[in-house]
Amino acid sequence: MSETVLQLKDATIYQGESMVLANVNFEMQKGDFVYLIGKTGSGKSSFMKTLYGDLELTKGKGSIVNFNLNGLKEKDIPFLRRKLGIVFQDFKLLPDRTIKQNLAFVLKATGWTDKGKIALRIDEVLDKVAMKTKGFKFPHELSGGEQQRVAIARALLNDPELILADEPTGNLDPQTSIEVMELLLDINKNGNTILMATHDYALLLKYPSKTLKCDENKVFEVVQRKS
Ligand SMILES: Nc1ncnc2c1ncn2[C@@H]1O[C@H](COP(=O)(O)OP(=O)(O)OP(=O)(O)O)[C@@H](O)[C@H]1O
Repeated sequence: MSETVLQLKDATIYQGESMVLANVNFEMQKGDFVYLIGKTGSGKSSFMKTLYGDLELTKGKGSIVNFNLNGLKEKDIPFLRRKLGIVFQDFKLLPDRTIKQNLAFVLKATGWTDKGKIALRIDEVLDKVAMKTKGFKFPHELSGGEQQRVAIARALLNDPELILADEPTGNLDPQTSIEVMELLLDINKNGNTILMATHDYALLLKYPSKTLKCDENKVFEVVQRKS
């Protein structure tokens, strides 16, 4: 039986007073891999921000991983984010700590206290992204692709029900983008649900999947044509 992890009904997304996307209707099921595309300024990041509670949903309905986006309270946002894994273009690793310390920081902030369990979980997620041997390094000692792998490991720490990746390959060269993309697809094959905003059409062509497009304040599904 399919399980809905995200549902938007006639959702309108605003940045301040200005309307970015109108009447969005969209559903994601557990296990899906969905691209969100659209040119610069078309609203991809605003869409993502609404999903992780950074922008308020004031018009239309929305629910994500069993949280109601309507009237979401400030105090609920950390709990929502615990069920989401969020990956950004610029990695957002803490520069003054090693990779393991970065990951431990997140686990401690989300209620983990047992040192043994923390160490084990960190090893598990670093293993998933093939970075187990680099845990002692600082972010600046890693390449962009490696930093993004660590950011993906960080997103996996709390077994998220949905991963939101906003331009995860935006700062990477084409070959590294492919490697990171293959990692995300691997994670998806292992059962994780992923929504990925991108403007990298080469990836879309190479790895076709369900695709949503933001254009002229609307979001619609596009059908990829085989070339
Ligand atoms: N913090 C903000 N305050 C006001 N308007 C904003 C803010 N952030 C974005 N916008 C506006 O909202 C619209 C959508 O921007 P958004 O960043 O969601 O687009 P995007 O598709 O993610 O673009 P990009 O690919 O460049 O990241 C744009 O017109 C932008 O100028």
